[in-house]
Amino acid sequence: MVVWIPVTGREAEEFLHSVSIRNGKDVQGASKAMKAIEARSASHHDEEVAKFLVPLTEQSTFLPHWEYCNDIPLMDLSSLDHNDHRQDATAATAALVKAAASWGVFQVVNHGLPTSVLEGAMAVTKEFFSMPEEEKQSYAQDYENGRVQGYKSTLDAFHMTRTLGSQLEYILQPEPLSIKDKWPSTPAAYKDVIEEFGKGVYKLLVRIVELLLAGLRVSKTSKTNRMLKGNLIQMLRLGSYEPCPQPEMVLGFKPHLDHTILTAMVQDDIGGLEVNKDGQWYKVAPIPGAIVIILGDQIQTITNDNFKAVQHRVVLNPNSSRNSIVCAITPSSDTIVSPALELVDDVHPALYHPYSYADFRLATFQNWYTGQEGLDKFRTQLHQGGTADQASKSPTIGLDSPLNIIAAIKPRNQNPKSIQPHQDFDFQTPILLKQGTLVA
Ligand SMILES: O=C(O)CCC(=O)C(=O)O
Ligand SMILES: [Fe+2]
Repeated sequence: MVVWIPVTGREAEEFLHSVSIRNGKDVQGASKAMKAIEARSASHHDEEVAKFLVPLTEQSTFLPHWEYCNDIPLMDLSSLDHNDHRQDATAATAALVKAAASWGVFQVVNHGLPTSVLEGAMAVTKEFFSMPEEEKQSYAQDYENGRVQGYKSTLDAFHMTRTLGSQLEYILQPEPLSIKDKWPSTPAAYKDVIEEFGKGVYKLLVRIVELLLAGLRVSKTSKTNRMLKGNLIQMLRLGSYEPCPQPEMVLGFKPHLDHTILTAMVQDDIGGLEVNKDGQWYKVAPIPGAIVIILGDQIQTITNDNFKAVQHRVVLNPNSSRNSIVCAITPSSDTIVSPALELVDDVHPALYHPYSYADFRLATFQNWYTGQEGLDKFRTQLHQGGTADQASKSPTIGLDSPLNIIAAIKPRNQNPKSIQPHQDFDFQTPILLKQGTLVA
C-alpha cells in the first residue's frame, strides 16, 4: 500500500519558502522544514491534508545522482540532409524506429541545430530565470482566466501540480495562438535566440515524425501525413528547478506522459530527467549539444501502439539549480487523431477510436494527476480489458483524486467566473483546478 506523507498547506508554504524560492539558497532552512514535515507526518491524521510529497514507497526509486543510464539510445543524425526531406534516409530511419520502439526516448546529435543555437537558448533561459521575481511576474500566466501562457512561479506550480519547478511557457506557432506579450523583452537577445531555436526544433521534430512513420511504412502521401501537415502547434516550456536538500521527497516534475506527438528537450549539465522503462527509472545523461526526444501520447495513437509514449519525471538536485528547454509539437485542437490506416488490418485492429485533440485534452486532464495513461479513454472496446489491468499498475504520483487537490489549493479568487477552455487550450500544461472548475 502506498503511504502518503500528509502536509498542511501552511507547512507546504513554509517548506517552499525555506527552499528559498523567492530569496536565495537557504539550504539549512529547507532541511529544518523537511524535518518539521516529517515529524508532523508521523501522526497521519491531519484532516486538511495536502497529499503531495513523493510516497514513501517510491522514495526508494531514487538513484544516486551520478548513475546515468548508458543504454538510452544516442542517435547521430549527420547522415541526414537536414534541408532535404526528399532524401532517402533508410539507415537513420531504421535506427530511429528501433530507439523509439524500445525506449520511447532517445537523444540526437548532429541534428541540424548548431551548438551555438542550443547554448544561446540555454543562456537566455538562465538569464530570464535569474531576474528578480517581480520582473518575471510581469509575464505571469493569467490562469485565473484560464490562460496558461506565460510565467508560472515555483509557488504557483506547486499549488497546481505539487512539484517544484518554475516555468515560462507559451505557444510558438502558429502565430495567432501565441500571446506575444508573454514573450520576455529581457534579456534583449531573448526573442531572436528563442525564435531561431524554435524554428530549428520544429524542423527537426517534423523530420523525425516523418522518418518514424516512414519506418513503419506509412507513406508520405498517406492520410496521416496529410492530417499532420499544416495542423501542428508548437509549444515551448522553459524550466527552472531550485536545489532541494532532500530530493527524494519532492519532485521537480511529477511522473507523466506528454500529450504531444513528440517533445524535444535540452537540459543543462545538472541532469535530472528520468524515464520509466518496464517499471524502472533511468537517468537521462546530459550530453552537450544533444537534444532529448520524448514520444508523446499522440504518436502512440497514430502508430497504433507500435510506439509508446514514455513516462518521465524530473528529480531535483541537492546542490545545484537546473534549467531545461522543452519544445514540442501537438496536433491542433480540431485535428482528428486516429491510427494510421497503413497500420491497421484484420490482424492489427485499430486500438483507438478517432478523437479530436481537443476532446483528448478535455477527457484526459484528470489523468495528469493520477499518472494513468490518458489514452485509455480512447481505446476501442476490444482492447479495454487489458487496459484496465495496465492502468491499475501504472505508477501514481501521490494525488489520488483531483478533489483532494481542489481542497488543498488555497482559493486565489473568491469569486471565480465560470472558466471555459481557452485558445491556449492546446498547450500541454497541467490543468489547473480551482474550486471545482477545471481549466485547460
Ligand atoms: O524539464 C524537463 O527535463 C522535462 C519537463 C517535462 O517533462 C515537460 O515539460 O513535459
Ligand atoms: Fe514531459
